[in-house]
Amino acid sequence: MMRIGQGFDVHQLTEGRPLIIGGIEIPYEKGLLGHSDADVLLHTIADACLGAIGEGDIGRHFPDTDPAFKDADSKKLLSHVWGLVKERGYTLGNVDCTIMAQQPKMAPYIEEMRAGISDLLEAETDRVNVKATTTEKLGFTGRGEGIASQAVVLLVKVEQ
Ligand SMILES: Nc1ccn([C@@H]2O[C@H](COP(=O)(O)O)[C@@H](O)[C@H]2O)c(=O)n1
Ligand SMILES: C[C@@]1(CO)OP(=O)(O)OP(=O)(O)OC[C@H]1O
Repeated sequence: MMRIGQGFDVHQLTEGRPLIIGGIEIPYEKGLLGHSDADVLLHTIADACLGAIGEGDIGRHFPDTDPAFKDADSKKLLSHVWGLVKERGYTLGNVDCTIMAQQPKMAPYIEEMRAGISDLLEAETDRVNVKATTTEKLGFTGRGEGIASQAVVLLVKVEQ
């Protein structure tokens, strides 16, 4: 049996914050604003996993009113979500993600992101794909006001 889920997230770019995407700190003049470390990519993957198992979203599991999640490392949040997926007897089929950012260039960091995400999801690297696109200077991402991300995940039931 298979289950599919999708995730979408947006965070605002602001000065005075580190830019953390896919578990990696990317050198840039601005970073993403959020209650946690605002890792927009890991948030979309966590939401896609939660969607696939019918468990709502990360806001429900990690409320942004809870001081425990202030500046939280999103790798830990995704790892917790992955624990829920495993409890239900699923493993990763594959995950495919798109980061929408006018700047900076994600290409130099994509392979490191894939490696980190595949570690967190306990899967081979080729089951994880990360893409990036500008939005051709259009919209809030194109104006550099924020970064958006989306992900689709396929989970496969482990045979007993
Ligand atoms: N922040 C970004 C955006 C894009 N890329 C890479 O550039 C390619 C072309 O971008 P388009 O917006 O014209 O699709 C894209 O396919 C990515 O490989 C990037 O590295 N970082
Ligand atoms: C991750 C959480 C919790 O720290 O906060 P943010 O970093 O603000 O992220 P968001 O994607 O807005 O929603 C989930 C939150 O509850």
